[in-house]
Amino acid sequence: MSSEPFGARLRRAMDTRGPLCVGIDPHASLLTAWGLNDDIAGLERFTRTVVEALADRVAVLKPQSAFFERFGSRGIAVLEKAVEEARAAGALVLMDAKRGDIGSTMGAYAATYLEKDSPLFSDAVTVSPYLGFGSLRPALDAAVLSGAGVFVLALTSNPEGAEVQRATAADGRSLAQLMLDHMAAENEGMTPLGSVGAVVGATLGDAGANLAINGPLLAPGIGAQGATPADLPGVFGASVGNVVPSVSRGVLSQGPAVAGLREAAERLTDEIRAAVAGR
Ligand SMILES: O=C(O)c1cc(=O)[nH]c(=O)n1[C@@H]1O[C@H](COP(=O)(O)O)[C@@H](O)[C@H]1O
Repeated sequence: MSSEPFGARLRRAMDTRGPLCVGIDPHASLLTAWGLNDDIAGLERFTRTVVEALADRVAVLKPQSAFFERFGSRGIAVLEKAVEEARAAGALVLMDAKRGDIGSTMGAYAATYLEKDSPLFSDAVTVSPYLGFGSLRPALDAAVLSGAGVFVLALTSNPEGAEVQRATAADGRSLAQLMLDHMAAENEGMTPLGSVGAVVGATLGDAGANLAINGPLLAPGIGAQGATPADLPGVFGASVGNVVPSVSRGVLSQGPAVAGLREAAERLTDEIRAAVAGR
């Protein structure tokens, strides 16, 4: 039996909980600021607190795998538990792993994050298409089978991204637009929303690209990287209703109190809803 597609599940979560995604990025500096040690116990406590505070109210939680991988297998065990608990509390989990490799290796990444019996199975995963969009095929196919999503880097929030992503492809389109057009083809005919998302930074000012991919648009960059919810309509234009703004440090810095984390997420959700509605 096939699962309900990710795009449909995400649309519902965005409509009921609001579109905010909170990133779980246990930076060493945040552990210290929370009065925790930069060790496995600190990581475990930090992660548990964020999940407890937010998994029952935000649409998406996005653990950044690198911050867990740096502790080795014990860090991965914390990550596995967080994914399970966050999903059980009703959040969609977007694993931020930004994987990208030749197709045969991409198959192993797909088995890791997108096959239902895997310990790290997540609702969606971030991937890089800059080995060629076709290299992502094993992940795209696995996601269809398991009802999961794939978020593909298009125009990243960091200033260095432009030299690659704005470069001109052989047919005259920018590389980012080429990737966005591939995503649109994957999502064609899907309602209410396709399951292949694009990552487009909220920091860009104006995306300068056609973002009508009939899929979600993950927008990191609000808070620590300088963007605000008010920037979203300018960056995303007519596609702003499909934007999932993602904030990590801007929320996490308000811990360790559960109330502080919840207030930060609620305030951002209100600001995002107002910006999207054009108020
Ligand atoms: O895929 C991402 O989430 C991502 C893409 C991008 O273009 N820029 C970007 O900052 N991110 C991630 O989003 C998070 C941003 O964190 P803050 O700047 O603390 O909100 C980090 O986990 C980044 O790895």
